[in-house]
Amino acid sequence: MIYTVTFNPSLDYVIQIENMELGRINRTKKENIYPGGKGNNVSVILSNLGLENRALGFKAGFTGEAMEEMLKEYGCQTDFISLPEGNSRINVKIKSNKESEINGQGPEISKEAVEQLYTKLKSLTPDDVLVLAGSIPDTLPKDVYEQIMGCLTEKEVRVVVDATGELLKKVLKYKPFLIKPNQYELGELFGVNIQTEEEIIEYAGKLQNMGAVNVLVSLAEKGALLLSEDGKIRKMKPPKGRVVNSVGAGDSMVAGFLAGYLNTKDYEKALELGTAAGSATAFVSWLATKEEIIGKLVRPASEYGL
Ligand SMILES: Nc1ncnc2c1ncn2[C@@H]1O[C@H](COP(=O)(O)OP(=O)(O)OP(=O)(O)O)[C@@H](O)[C@H]1O
Ligand SMILES: O=P(O)(O)OC[C@@]1(O)O[C@H](CO)[C@@H](O)[C@@H]1O
Repeated sequence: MIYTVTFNPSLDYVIQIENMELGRINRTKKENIYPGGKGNNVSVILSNLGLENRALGFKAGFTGEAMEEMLKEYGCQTDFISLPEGNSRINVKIKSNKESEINGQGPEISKEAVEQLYTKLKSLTPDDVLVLAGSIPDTLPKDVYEQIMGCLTEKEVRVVVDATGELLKKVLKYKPFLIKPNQYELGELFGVNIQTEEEIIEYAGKLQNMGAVNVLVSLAEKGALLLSEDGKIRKMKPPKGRVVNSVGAGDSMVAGFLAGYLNTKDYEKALELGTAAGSATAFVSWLATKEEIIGKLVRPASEYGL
């Protein structure tokens, strides 16, 4: 089973505004509400691709209930811990002349609630995969992903971490199966501004030396670069298309890569499916469907176990 954990999930309120102007009443042309948060998005894409998964994390209030119900409608299994106060956040995604986002703070998560999550994770086995994705609320310590991985070392669960800064750096010693920084996040980890392919390879290599088994660097319209455990460096250009929405492209890439790897055990195909899923999402209004992802693949879908 694949488990995703989203500490601070959301409802994503996606609105289209013709010419957004600050300091004015702006009226939308279109609006939609989706279940959001990085782990949840990974779950939705995994479900779209036919992989069984369970979304874990914390929910609060009516927004939390709606978020969980929507995830179920997408075919995800869910097992969120209910928080006694507050509401899961509503993140606003504005599509106008530019894309802008307003992400909420989210409810407070107590130590007891985090303990409840640990208890759930203790039942994982080496056959399971755990995806830790997204930011954590300010009220939690920056080592919470590290603590989770520390508890799981004996279990030999494969763990995917899609996070930034200290949250990511601190887990490397536990040898995460996959990490997926984007170009900016990779530079941020080392306090440098990465420009060239040589620099991407150099710094992704440092992350491998620090413990990451596979490092997938997403490069938006330039595709992605993978340093895999077999010592190979692979590059993948994205398919051509018009970008409609970049929210969730990175999460789709993580899910596509995981699906490709679990279905084929082939890193080349994992990278291809990851890139196809990322781009397919970027080219449509929200997370891509299986058909939309298949439409971006370089080989027949059956070669990826789809
Ligand atoms: N403009 C684009 N054109 C084509 N493909 C894209 C574009 N933007 C994103 N993608 C696809 O999605 C993948 C992930 O995108 P990106 O590098 O922007 O991840 P990210 O920064 O984690 O994204 P986000 O945080 O917005 O979800 C890319 O590797 C690529 O395959
Ligand atoms: O505030 P975080 O946890 O960094 O990001 C949350 C978020 O922006 O990430 C997803 C897209 O990747 C959205 O569904 C969600 O609203």
